[in-house]
Amino acid sequence: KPLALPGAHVVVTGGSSGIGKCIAIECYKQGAFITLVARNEDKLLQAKKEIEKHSINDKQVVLCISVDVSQDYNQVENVIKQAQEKLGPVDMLVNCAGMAVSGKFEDLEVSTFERLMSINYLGSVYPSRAVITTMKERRVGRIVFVSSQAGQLGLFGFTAYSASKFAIRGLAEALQMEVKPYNVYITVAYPPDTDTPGFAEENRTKPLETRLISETTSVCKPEQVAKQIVKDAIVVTMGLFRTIALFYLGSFDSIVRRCMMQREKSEIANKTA
Ligand SMILES: NC(=O)C1=CN([C@@H]2O[C@H](COP(=O)(O)OP(=O)(O)OC[C@H]3O[C@@H](n4cnc5c(N)ncnc54)[C@H](OP(=O)(O)O)[C@@H]3O)[C@@H](O)[C@H]2O)C=CC1
Ligand SMILES: CCCCCCCCCCCCCCCC(=O)[C@@H](N)CO
Repeated sequence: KPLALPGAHVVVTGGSSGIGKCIAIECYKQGAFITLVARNEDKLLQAKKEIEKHSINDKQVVLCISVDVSQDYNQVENVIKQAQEKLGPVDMLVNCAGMAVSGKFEDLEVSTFERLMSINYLGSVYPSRAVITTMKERRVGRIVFVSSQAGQLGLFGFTAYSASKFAIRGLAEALQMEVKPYNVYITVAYPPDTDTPGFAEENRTKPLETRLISETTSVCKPEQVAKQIVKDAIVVTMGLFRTIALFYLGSFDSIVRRCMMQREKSEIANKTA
């Protein structure tokens, strides 16, 4: 049941920096082929070089693709197609491209709400939408969403950011119910503050309250966060809340399975008729 990473094709959006880069390194160390997706080409090439130092055999490849995952769905679909032509169907997609902006509600530009929703939410929808059909057909696949602790708790200064990270959770849970009968598994990570270039950037404009709240917990290393995310994606286990919801979800899953079998039966009937 665990996904075998050796030889697998892993796509990491936001793979040129911070947590995403560490996730790519972690998968590469376990024998995966990697596609890095981000906008800046220099950062992509830098990351590729760094990742390649960790190779475990001479067949492994790191492919770089420069695209904005939040702008145009067709563009995202095209680059995923290119990646699949070069490295085969995607076994695991990690949606890690994202950013944080903090500030009091009335101080944040309205455009910031749109931008964070685009990058953090739609930027996870588009790549996932581009890989899901093939994953369902192959009955193989993992999709990882990187939310945040601020995607479980609404915190001072994060009105725009928290909303975009809560949205990811709704998407992930609904999608999991759809794709479970096809052996595709969805996981969501809720990392705490992590020492990355993105975190340093975010700290330049953090309100005092947000900083004090943030300082009640310690800052994690990206390598450590990445390791946990990859582990959770390979061996999917259940959190406390989902255990409580198990009864409901189980009965909903059987509805989904029943419908799938009905639909397949009628498709066969149509073909033979
Ligand atoms: N660091 C932290 O404290 C925490 C981070 N997170 C989440 O983890 C994820 C990664 O964060 P972190 O490692 O700190 O971030 P970084 O800023 O270090 O890295 C972000 C990566 O995403 C890419 N990216 C950003 N926007 C786009 C876009 N529109 N299209 C394609 N690629 C894009 C960047 O490359 P480029 O700019 O070249 O496109 C870069 O590779 C984010 O979703 C963040 O919200 C969650 C909890 C805590
Ligand atoms: C069961 C619930 C656990 C309770 C933990 C309480 C933690 C409060 C402090 C959280 C600080 C904010 C984290 C946001 C990180 C983030 O996403 C940005 N750094 C992105 O760059």
